[in-house]
Amino acid sequence: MKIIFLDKAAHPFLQEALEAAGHSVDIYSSCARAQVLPLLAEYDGIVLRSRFNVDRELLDAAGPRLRFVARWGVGTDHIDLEYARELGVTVFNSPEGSKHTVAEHTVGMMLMLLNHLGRADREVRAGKWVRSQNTGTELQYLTVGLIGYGNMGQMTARRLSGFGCRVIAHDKFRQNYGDQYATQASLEELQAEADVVSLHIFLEGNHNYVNREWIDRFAKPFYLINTARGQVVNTAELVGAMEQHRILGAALDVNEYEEQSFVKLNPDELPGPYQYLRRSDRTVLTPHIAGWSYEAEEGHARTLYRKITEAFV
Ligand SMILES: NC(=O)c1ccc[n+]([C@@H]2O[C@H](COP(=O)([O-])OP(=O)(O)OC[C@H]3O[C@@H](n4cnc5c(N)ncnc54)[C@H](O)[C@@H]3O)[C@@H](O)[C@H]2O)c1
Ligand SMILES: O=C(O)[C@H](O)COP(=O)(O)O
Repeated sequence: MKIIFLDKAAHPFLQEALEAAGHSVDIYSSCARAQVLPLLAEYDGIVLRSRFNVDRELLDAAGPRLRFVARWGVGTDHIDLEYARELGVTVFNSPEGSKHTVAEHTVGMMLMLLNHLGRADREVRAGKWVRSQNTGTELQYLTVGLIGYGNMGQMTARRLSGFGCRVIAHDKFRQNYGDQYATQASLEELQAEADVVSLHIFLEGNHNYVNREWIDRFAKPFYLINTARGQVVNTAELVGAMEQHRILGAALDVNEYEEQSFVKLNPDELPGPYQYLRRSDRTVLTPHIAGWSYEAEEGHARTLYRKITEAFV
């Protein structure tokens, strides 16, 4: 097969293994989309992270030779899955690669929020020695509610099991998913009991999932963690709820204003709610790195190699 990489592979295994198996690999990791589109028709497979949307235009440009799109990573919200299916193009992703690091990042964010680690660090660096206002809250006495109990939710529950907290999970599309790490819960039960809520749902059908009405259905003020997708949370409504202490703190690896070109945006020009998140000492913000670890890159490479070769050899 002839395979084109549209993103730089962060681990060499996939390219090396494909070539060793007799396939050819071309790397176009820095070309603009307009330059790449005319090349696609001569390839059987595309490997990419999220540099380009795999939309109708791109799939049509690739044409009938294309057999697969391998998403190096997890989220497929930038891929027109339905059109790919229609065309008979198989789409692979590799949650096996990053599920451990996402879970660790999630738990890390919880610990940061509950123990004010970000703020305390900033204060000490600024020469302040504030102790009583930085008193922590122990995870072991809390109920953590996971929303979405797929790869990331399940791994997070496992990591939490050592902390002694109660873990409940709500998943809208799964049945009988409770296990030794988390108790299955309805959304209503989770909203009645959770002290910490961590989002692990995909974007499709979940734009604005966290909105003011949803937040107000919680019995107690809670901490929110989002490592899923930024547009799952309505930031303005999150900020409103934080101002009224309905949400005690928020740890966001992803945010609503994030775009593929986020690095090109001027953060100072983003809307007011984003500026609130930047200013608040009750937030922890990371630049969409929950799924990024050295180990995850190798995991993505090995997972995709297995999936591609199982399907096409
Ligand atoms: N921040 C990062 O770096 C990073 C890394 C990897 C994945 N992610 C995100 O995490 C998401 C989850 O990944 P995954 O591999 O666990 O996906 P998954 O498909 O295995 O699990 C998602 C689960 O959410 C459930 N779900 C969907 N909508 C729901 C809703 N409204 N209410 C309750 N449950 C719902 C689904 O039934 C599914 O079981 C990805 O789609 C991606 O957006 C982020
Ligand atoms: O879905 C994922 O794998 C993560 O969100 C990382 O996405 P990226 O590979 O597009 O940075």
